[in-house]
Amino acid sequence: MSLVSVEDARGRILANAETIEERESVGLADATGRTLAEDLVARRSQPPFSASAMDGYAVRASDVENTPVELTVIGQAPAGHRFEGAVASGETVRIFTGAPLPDGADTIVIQENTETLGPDRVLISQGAGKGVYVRPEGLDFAAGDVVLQNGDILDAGRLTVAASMNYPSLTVRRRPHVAILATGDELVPPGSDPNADQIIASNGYGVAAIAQADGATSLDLGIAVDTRASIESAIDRTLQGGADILVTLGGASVGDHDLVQDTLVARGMELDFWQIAMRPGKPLMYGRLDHLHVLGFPGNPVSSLVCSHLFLRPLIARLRGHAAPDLERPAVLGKDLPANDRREDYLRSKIERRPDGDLIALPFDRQDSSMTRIFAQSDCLTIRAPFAEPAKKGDPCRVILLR
Ligand SMILES: Nc1nc2c(c(=O)[nH]1)N[C@H]1C(S)=C(S)[C@@H](COP(=O)(O)OP(=O)(O)OC[C@H]3O[C@@H](n4cnc5c(N)ncnc54)[C@H](O)[C@@H]3O)O[C@H]1N2
Ligand code: MOO
Repeated sequence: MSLVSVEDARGRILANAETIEERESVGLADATGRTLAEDLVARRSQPPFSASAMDGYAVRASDVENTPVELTVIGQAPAGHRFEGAVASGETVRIFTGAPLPDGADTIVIQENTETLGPDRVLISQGAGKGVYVRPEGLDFAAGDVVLQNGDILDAGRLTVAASMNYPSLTVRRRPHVAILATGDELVPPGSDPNADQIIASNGYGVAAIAQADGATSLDLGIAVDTRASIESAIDRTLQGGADILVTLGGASVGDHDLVQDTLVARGMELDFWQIAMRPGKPLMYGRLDHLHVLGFPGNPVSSLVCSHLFLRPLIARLRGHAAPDLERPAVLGKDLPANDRREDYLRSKIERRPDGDLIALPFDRQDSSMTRIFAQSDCLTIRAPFAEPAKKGDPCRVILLR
């Protein structure tokens, strides 16, 4: 049986994935990580006036060419309070950082280079060239400048500049919505009192965390038992809930109780592919049900988490209009590895950083796809190509960073 390669699988998932163009308005405090859906034009200049960059005295540079020199202090200008008069020759205004430069003055002498002689007299001990410590109006940006672009992801710097441009809220793209359905008669939610044959459903929490960290929302559809009716009811809820992506967990393999694919196809899903040359994650399924992208992940917890990194994350990025996150890094094997078979292997591994900066990948000895504890201890996945030859400690390799 031929299995789809990891690269082909990703290509097919992304082939028809369109950027979500719907927009919404969010307050700045809730906009972290969102994608700007408009060019952002400065509504004012910053600073909106020529401003002092230091605490000191606003002077005329020509008055302080030869120092020491005494000047008359005619007033003061704290931040937020402009001095209303003008500075004439022989005069100065006591000024503080952020205050508007008074008319007539063109330079700031920092207070460390002055000595107070009386309530209205100051000695300038060291002069300053014209314009020193003056921030000209519009130094940061000028009204009308296009400072941020449609498609920018809102991070600390971009949120700060948006606030300075006087935007209390921003128009952003709607987040992709990911609905997550666990399937299996054996599953009960965390905190339950399971019977002797049951286990705790865990995968969905990790998949949701991965989706949320990449800017999607997640909707927990709960647990469907292994009947068509139960899975159908969850599909109905997904379609009503307006999800963009449905992730199913489990029921993806070849067993008599693996009903997810058949039920989805009976409901109109167009199956794109099923089963890929990958370990863990072989039974991966992908299809479209109207606008919905359906990712059928294997039930083994590690398989579904690895599939989330390799397939869900690029799909979310594409729906957000971004490039897929580039998580692969060059590393060096910290131990010998045997030859690989036809499935591309993603080995749960620790990472050590050598003093020269090289990353050393140390795959765990046991790689069973049910082992959540080892996944939780892993820093990366070490990639082994299909049919890779035996590898030696010290050989170069590629890893996907998990944290
Ligand atoms: N004859 C074959 N059997 C299997 C094959 C195969 O090719 N031929 N593939 C194996 C591989 S590889 C995987 S991976 C699994 C995937 O099977 P399913 O996707 O059908 O998953 P389930 O059987 O439903 O569950 C597998 C395992 O994971 C546990 N599980 C399921 N859901 C959850 C959850 N939400 N939280 C925690 N644990 C979960 C479930 O109890 C099972 O132990 O198939 C192999 N079989
Ligand atoms: O592909 Mo399964 O995910 O090896 O355990």
